[in-house]
Amino acid sequence: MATAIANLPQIPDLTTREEAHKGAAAYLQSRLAAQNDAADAAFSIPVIDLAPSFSDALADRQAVADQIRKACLTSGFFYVVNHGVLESTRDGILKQAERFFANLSREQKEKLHIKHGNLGLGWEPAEYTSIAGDKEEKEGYNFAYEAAMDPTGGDGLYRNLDGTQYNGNRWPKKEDMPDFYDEIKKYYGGVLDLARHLFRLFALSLDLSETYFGSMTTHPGGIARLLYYPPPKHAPSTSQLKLSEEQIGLGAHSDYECFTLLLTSSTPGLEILKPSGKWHIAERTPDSFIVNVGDFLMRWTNGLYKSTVHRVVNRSTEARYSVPFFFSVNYDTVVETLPTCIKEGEVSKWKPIRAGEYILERLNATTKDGYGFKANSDVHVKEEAASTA
Ligand SMILES: O=C(O)CCC(=O)C(=O)O
Ligand SMILES: [Fe+2]
Repeated sequence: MATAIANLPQIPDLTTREEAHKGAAAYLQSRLAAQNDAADAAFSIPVIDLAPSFSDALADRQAVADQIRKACLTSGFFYVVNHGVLESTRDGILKQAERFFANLSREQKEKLHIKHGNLGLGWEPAEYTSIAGDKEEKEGYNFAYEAAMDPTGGDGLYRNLDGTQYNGNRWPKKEDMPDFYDEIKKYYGGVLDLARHLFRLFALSLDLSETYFGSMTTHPGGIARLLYYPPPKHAPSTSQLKLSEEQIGLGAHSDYECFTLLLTSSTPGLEILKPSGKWHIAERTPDSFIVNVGDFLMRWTNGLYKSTVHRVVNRSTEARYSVPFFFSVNYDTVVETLPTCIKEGEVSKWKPIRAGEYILERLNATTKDGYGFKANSDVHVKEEAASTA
């Protein structure tokens, strides 16, 4: 089957910016246009019990890794249970999300606005960004790795998306949100531990040594978001495919990083694109995280692991909260095809890319003029005209 994925590498010498903007858009369009009804039969989102993955016996860990591989080859999505992140920690972060959006005044939020920095960190009002050009209802608060939140303490070598050492986080004032940072830190530490554990399983699933990704995740990229999806004025029914403007929470997209760990409140909303082009409404599995492969892992595995398109539509009459955590290798790592994912005679479908540079360009693509959160279009347009003249 010829798809735009197969075509991407044939576009010669794409810059990182071109690949993050045009290449990613072409991939999205190719997935949205797919109509492979037959492949829906193999599409499932399994619930994977992680308990045996904490066993001392390699065979137990490998058995879990094999289940992960199967999911990544098909839907690219799976649930994990018995993952080790405490219920109090998960409830805690969802409470902070509710508190952040309900209790902070517009003025307090404005001070944290993502427009004050170039990394997309802080408060993200609905109208400021769009992941695929739709009008979106979501409101967000984004924060990134800092060594103080890393249970290992980090290695002191953190580099942000733009290559600087500055973490860029914009925290509310302590007096405005007492305990907020402590709750975030507790949650962030929990999902970071889980992400590193999962990465060892991903390595086993790809016939690599279990510690293969260890040295690349010593100061990992990990943006997390608190997301709020208000109940729509006119809630769409589950059978309604065409959505009006105020019904899209977050537009159709694939994630950028290695994989995402998603925690949600009890209100459903995540919809996952099946090979037929129909949307699968993800059920909520109690005490689980939803895990999905991102574009990095897809390119790293030369397309073997699927980075599947998804979107959010709040079809209920209740507010929805979610907390995705996007796990990336250290942003200064160059990602290129894994040795076990390229057979003799095969070529890499993607060129090597530096993680942070690519993710920053994907984030920039969500802003109005595509030039970033702090963008001043006139200046950027002139810069581009000068550089292409
Ligand atoms: O809110 C959700 O359930 C999913 C969010 C998501 O897909 C994202 O932020 O990339
Ligand atoms: Fe996503």
